[in-house]
Amino acid sequence: MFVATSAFLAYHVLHRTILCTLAKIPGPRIFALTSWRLAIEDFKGSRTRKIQEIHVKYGPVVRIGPREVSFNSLSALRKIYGAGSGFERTDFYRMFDVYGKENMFTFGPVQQHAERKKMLSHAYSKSSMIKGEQAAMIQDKARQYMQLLESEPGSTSEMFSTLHFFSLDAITDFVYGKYGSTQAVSGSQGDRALLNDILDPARRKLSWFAVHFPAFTKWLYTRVNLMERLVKPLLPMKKPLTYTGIRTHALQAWQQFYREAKQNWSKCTSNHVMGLLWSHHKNQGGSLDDLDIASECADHLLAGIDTTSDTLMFLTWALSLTRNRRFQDKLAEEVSSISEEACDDFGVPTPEACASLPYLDAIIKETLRVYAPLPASEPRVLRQDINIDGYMIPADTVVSMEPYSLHRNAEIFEEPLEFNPDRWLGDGKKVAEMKKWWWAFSSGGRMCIGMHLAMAEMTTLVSAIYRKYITNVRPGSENKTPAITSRFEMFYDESFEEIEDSSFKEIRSRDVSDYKYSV
Ligand code: HEM
Repeated sequence: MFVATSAFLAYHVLHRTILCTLAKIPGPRIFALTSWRLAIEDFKGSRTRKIQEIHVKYGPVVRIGPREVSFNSLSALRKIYGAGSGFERTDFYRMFDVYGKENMFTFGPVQQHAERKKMLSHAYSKSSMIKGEQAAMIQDKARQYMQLLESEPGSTSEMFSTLHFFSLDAITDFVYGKYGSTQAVSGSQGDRALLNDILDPARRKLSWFAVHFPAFTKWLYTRVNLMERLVKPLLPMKKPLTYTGIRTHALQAWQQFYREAKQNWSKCTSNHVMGLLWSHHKNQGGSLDDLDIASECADHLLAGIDTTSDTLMFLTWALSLTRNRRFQDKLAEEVSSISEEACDDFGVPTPEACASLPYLDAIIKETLRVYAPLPASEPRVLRQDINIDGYMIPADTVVSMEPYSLHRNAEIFEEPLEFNPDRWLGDGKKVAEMKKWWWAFSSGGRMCIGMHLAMAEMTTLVSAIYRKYITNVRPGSENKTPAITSRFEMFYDESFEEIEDSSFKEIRSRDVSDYKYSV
């Protein structure tokens, strides 16, 4: 028995490290031998940084698991994530199913995904975001945010929360209309409380268990009564779980709309994602069931909160650092040049007026380069063999690339760790090359559908803020970096040694320079 086990293990080691097709790919041996080695990095919250370290050491193609390869080249980017590549999302994404149902984000097969995306692409187009109803909605949310800064001066030191309120209010309005639109910015304590469960750091641990032990994790959380009490010490995250409140809110919005739509469809408002899916369902003879629609909407809601507000938080923080004051000043000059006619009574510009400001665009690009809110690898599989960057990749091998590594290539981005928006306005040839490597919203068929919504929210709010205020890092916090949570990991500015809690900034009125909000 011992001999047989040893022989089996020896063959296993030999096969993974020498005999199999992937054995030619460079990388640390231990990662090739067992997928648990990368799982340890996931647990420590250092996966993305570790993969970058491996790329720096071994080159643009590295093996990071027995059947997993990471790339960091433009040729691989086109092959894996280019339009029509045929690559599918892996099962990793199933942890984002909502109410037990797949949605656009979690579908594997290309066809199934494309059909769903087609239903919604128009609603998310750039023209819909900068003109008409949705543009007015975004401008209105930005106005409410500016009013909040005035009516709750203490809130200026809580940018992390207030920016979450802003993105929550915008996405709930966009997805659910009056049926689920929240009023967190304008003061609803119940709506503000929806964000509480995402602040719990245990959500990183829960993600790890959900990916590495999916069945066990599901089993743990579905226990009731005595068993629930018995398994309590084993739970990776205490209840309520991440987004529990938000998911419940989303389901209630859907149920209210569904009741009305069934009774009298013609009286329902349908200028929102939920209404669009429902009318599609009615016209196509019921291709979606109730939970399909509820799951799709909830996924867009969840995708549209942290991404936008985390980016806004890093952007305002980076501009608040003393060493970056020159960038803030240039931005202020640009946004101050927006004409009064393009602004509402409160001085908040239209999304259209903010959509073509080159310096603001450079600042957002640079923020998303250095502080991408989704910096980790995006795993994909192909159901047939393929050659990528000179290596034969067998069918069903997991391949991935990460914005984090692409954005830190020192050959493309000089001093890659430095926040420098001016790099996007320099030599045209260099800028064109940088744009090819810039991958914050992914690419191809699976590219972020919410990009134009996020851009309209960010450009409008940032313009409104810097037309009126100067932002500074609060005294005592100059050497601290804010941090965000993304999947299993925390991300922050690595040139800082200390991590700050969320209250890091002070904000000063541009017009009354000696006035300070209380912080
Ligand atoms: C700064 C803001 C945002 C960034 C940087 C961002 C980034 C991304 C990235 C990188 C992906 C691909 C992820 C992967 O394949 O692993 C993605 C997909 C997606 N994003 Fe965003 N996102 C942002 C805002 C939004 C917003 C506001 C929404 C609102 C609905 C949204 C909805 C989605 C959806 C539904 C997908 C899946 C698309 C598909 O599979 O075709 N995102 N996003």
